[in-house]
Amino acid sequence: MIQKREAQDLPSALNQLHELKAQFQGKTPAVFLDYDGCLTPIVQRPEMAILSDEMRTALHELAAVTKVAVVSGRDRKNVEDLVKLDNLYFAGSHGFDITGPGGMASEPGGAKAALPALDKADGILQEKLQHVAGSLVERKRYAIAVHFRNVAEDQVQEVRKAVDEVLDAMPELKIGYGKKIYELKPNIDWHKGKAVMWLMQELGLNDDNYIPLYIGDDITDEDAFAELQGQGIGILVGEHDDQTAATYRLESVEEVRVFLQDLTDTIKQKSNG
Ligand SMILES: O=P(O)(O)OC[C@H]1O[C@H](O[C@H]2O[C@H](CO)[C@@H](O)[C@H](O)[C@H]2O)[C@H](O)[C@@H](O)[C@@H]1O
Repeated sequence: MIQKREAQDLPSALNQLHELKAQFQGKTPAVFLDYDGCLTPIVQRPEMAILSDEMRTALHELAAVTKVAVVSGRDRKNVEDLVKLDNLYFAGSHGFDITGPGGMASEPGGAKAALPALDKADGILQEKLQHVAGSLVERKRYAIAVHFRNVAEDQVQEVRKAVDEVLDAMPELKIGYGKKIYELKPNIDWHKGKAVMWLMQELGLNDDNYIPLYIGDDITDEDAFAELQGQGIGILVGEHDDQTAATYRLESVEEVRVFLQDLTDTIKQKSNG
């Protein structure tokens, strides 16, 4: 059974570094990272979430010593363009669309059949919401995020109504939640947690040498935290509206960067004997 706790009750990954690393049991962590709210702070609009040079350097150095994947709700190509590193793996649209070094490319969740429904839903939502000031319909290959961060509070219900109307007419799609967004996703049992386990298998990491470690900040990251309970480490950044299946926490994007740098040093020391 999945154990859940309040975010505030989790120990800090930085304050409890020694205890956290003891859980590696001599294995190397394979590192899976969310993008928004984890590698970049949450900002008013998606295109404003720019990766800092310092975080890019931390990711590049970590990927030189272990496997690193960004597992995002964003469109895969979009998050690749934001990160701009070719030694990482990228899982976009919540894990439906995966690429990696050496031309690796796969769509393991089997979402292709949902593309016509996503195209249709995108068109309907663009039209229905064009008069709702501040709303934004963000199309990803295998998901649509309907943003209401910049919508007046008394109009958010209108956004939700439009989303529900589309979903009622399209059984191929289901709703997902995030920070000030409603998401329309393929109605398939696939999520970030399954994408992480798929990558572990595909990259040959399911052995005594590697342990999965996942860092994320949002509701969709809970699928990964739940999947890793008992077989890996989940770290929540900040908090969201619900309890969490993560076992440690970090307070901010800056703490994520410091933690990643420490991981790189730890892995380097281990390989130097
Ligand atoms: O899984 P992630 O990489 O964390 O992606 C989740 C969603 O992130 C983006 O939206 C969120 O970040 C925006 C920029 O900070 C913010 O304005 C928005 O309110 C947040 O929900 C992205 O735009 C979505 O497509 C992702 O699903």
